[in-house]
Amino acid sequence: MSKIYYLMGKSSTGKDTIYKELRKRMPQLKNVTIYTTRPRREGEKEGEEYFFTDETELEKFKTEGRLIEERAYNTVYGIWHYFTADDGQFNFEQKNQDYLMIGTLESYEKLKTYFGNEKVVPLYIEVEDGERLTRALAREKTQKEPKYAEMCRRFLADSKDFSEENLAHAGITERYENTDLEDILEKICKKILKKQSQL
Ligand SMILES: Nc1ncnc2c1ncn2[C@@H]1O[C@H](COP(=O)(O)OP(=O)(O)OP(=O)(O)O)[C@@H](O)[C@H]1O
Repeated sequence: MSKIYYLMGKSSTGKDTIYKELRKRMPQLKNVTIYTTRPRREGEKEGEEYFFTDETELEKFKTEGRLIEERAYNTVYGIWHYFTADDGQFNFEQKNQDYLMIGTLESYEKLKTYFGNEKVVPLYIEVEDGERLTRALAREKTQKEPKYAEMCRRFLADSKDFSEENLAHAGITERYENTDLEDILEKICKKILKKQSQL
C-alpha cells in the first residue's frame, strides 16, 4: 500500500535539508508540492518548494471541496496561508508509489483524516533549541532582506505548536534528532525501507 512519509518539526530543525537529501537518496519517493501565499524567498523556485499563490486560488480549492488541509500564520507581514490541495498529485491507484512531504502537526492529522491513518507515516525531527536558533539566525543572515522579527515569532510559536501535549495528541512516538545530518538520513532511510518491506 502506498504511503505518505510526512516530515515535521519546529522551524530550522532541518526539514528542507533532510527532504532534499532524501529525494536524492530515494528518488522513487514522489514529491507533492503544497501551496503558499507567502512571498518567495531568495533562491526558491515556483513549483519546487511551493506553488506560490494567492487567497483567490485558496478560496477556489475550498469551494470545489479539494482542500485537504490549510494553515494560516499571522506574521509580521500579514497572514500567510499554506495548504495542500487534491489537485491530482496524489495517485493511490499507482502501485508502490510512496510520497514524501513536509508539514505541521495539524496538517499531519488532517491528512490522516482525509486519507486514513495507515496512509501517513510521521517523521518528527528535533534539534536542541539553542542550536536551532543558531542555525535559524545563520540561515536568515544569508537572505538579501533578513526577516529577524519573523524568525523570532516562529521560534516562540513553535513551543506552543509542538508542545508535548500536541505531540502526544497527534500520536507522535518516534523522534529523529538532527545533530549529524548523515546519521539522521541513515535512520530515516532505514525506517522507510523497513516500512516498504512490510507491505
Ligand atoms: N545537521 C545539521 N547540522 C548543521 N546545520 C544544519 C543541519 N541540518 C540543517 N542545517 C542547517 O540549518 C538551517 C535550517 O535548516 P532548514 O532550512 O532545512 O530547516 P527547516 O526545518 O526546513 O526550517 P523552516 O521550517 O524554518 O523552513 C539551514 O541553514 C541548514 O543548512
